[in-house]
Amino acid sequence: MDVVLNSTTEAIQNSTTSAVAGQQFELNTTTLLSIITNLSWLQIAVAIITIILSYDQLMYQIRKGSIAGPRFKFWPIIGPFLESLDPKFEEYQAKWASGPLSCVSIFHKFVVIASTRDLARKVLQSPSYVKPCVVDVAVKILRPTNWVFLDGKAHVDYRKGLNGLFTKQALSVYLPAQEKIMDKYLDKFVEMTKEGHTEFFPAFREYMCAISLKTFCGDYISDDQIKDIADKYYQVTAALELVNFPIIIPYTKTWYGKVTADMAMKIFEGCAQKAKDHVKAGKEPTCVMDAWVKLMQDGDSKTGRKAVRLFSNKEISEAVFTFLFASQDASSSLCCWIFQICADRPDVFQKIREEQLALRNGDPNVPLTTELIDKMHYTNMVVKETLRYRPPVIMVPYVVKKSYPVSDSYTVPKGAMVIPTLYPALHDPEVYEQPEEFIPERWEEGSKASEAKKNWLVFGTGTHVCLGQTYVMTSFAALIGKAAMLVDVDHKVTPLSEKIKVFATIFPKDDVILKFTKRKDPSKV
Ligand code: HEM
Repeated sequence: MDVVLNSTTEAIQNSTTSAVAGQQFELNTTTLLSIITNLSWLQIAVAIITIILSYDQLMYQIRKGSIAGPRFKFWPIIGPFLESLDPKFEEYQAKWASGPLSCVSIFHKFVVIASTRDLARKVLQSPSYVKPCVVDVAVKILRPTNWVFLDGKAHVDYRKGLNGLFTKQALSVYLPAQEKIMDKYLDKFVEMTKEGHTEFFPAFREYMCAISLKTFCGDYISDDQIKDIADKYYQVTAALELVNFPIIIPYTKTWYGKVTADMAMKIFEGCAQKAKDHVKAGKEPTCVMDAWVKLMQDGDSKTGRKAVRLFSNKEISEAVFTFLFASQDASSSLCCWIFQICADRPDVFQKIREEQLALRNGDPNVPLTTELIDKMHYTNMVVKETLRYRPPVIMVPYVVKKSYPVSDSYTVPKGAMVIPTLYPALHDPEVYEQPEEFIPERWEEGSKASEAKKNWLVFGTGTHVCLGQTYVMTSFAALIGKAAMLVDVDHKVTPLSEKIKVFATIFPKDDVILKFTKRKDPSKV
């Protein structure tokens, strides 16, 4: 490197002796060329690497400005890439604690993390500056024509056409089919653990996939197709992790993800046609696809929204795949935590059971309705507290469309990623006393927690707020309520049970080791 610097200095000194500007330029160029041609390949390589490294460090310093973050990029260029391949919850927590705004730079990507409630809300509610960040490969897997990539007015307009699919009224249509799946899987969980405890992470993921697909596609999807998608869906999650190779190379993670997504969308296309035939025949909707086709055809009498064109089977299949994609990981996370929490707290499970039987006058076979679920006061508080205590989505990555003055003293540069974090707001001791304790009663009406609407960021906020939030609350109150009446759940606690694993969303690190036993008399509390 010294050789390079010395020859460059020499060249500069030589060039200043020339009197005429034009001649000087010519001389400089000639000298520079002669220096370069006299350099060895090694010297050129060292010079290029030095320039790239200096540029990377300099850009990091400029973008970082005054916010928290490492003084220098310790690992040049790649930054903390290796750590991000195996993200640790404790490292995220340390980052959030380091300042309201903090940063990292991975390869040349600059990432700003907004950790306070107000900054997180501000980012989520600034659609003119930011839009949801999708990894490059997501466009290939979910397809470029997919509605999730719409922005601004186009997104808002499309969303309006979907909102009607997940209202309470719509959910009441899907409940009978959902209840069958709940019964089937509770039996399956008992059967699976006849011989003893087992890890439930895969079983809960399968259950969530099955219930979502039955809700979205009704009887148009077969059990074998559900099983096929459920078995392979984790490949889509792995392919769409934030840090992944952007080019799809055969037999890599992203390739397997795309193969699974294509297979699922092909199945959904067939289901969409069956839904169209069903609605055309004048029959009542039974699943999301039916309800959507009917909305496209007839419009929404409740909101006054007019009929739009009938979307193609391919368009419907792509959108339904995004429902699965948005719901699968977060719902599986909630499922793991709620069963672990209830098994560890028999008093909580017992109270749910008492409420469920009281509401059904002691008859556990009374079918689910949305009115019944609305009355499940304590059970609903348990679902809400589980979501606060272990929020499945801890951060939502957004990308900055134009320079974004996120605070008085800091502007996020265009092209950077900005990540609002949801977890700190949900563990804020100002609002939730003893935030690390699981206390369903904190959600009683009029309480500090129930009034602090701004802290409730479990489902995000703003134009991209979760489409399925009512669906989540309703279907989980229904599930844990039925489970309390029909089964006993025993949790094998390990040192890792309360440790958090990050795999897109969060899970107990030991994968939840449970045993389900059928209750002898479900009508008894
Ligand atoms: C426990 C379960 C769930 C959690 C915690 C959750 C959370 C979230 C969060 C945090 C966002 C981002 C919001 C934002 O950017 O402000 C989101 C978006 C979304 N969620 Fe959920 N979600 C869950 C389940 C579901 C389900 C079951 C569905 C579908 C039926 C769904 C559909 C969506 C969709 C479509 C979006 C994107 C909306 C848009 O871009 O307009 N989610 N969800």
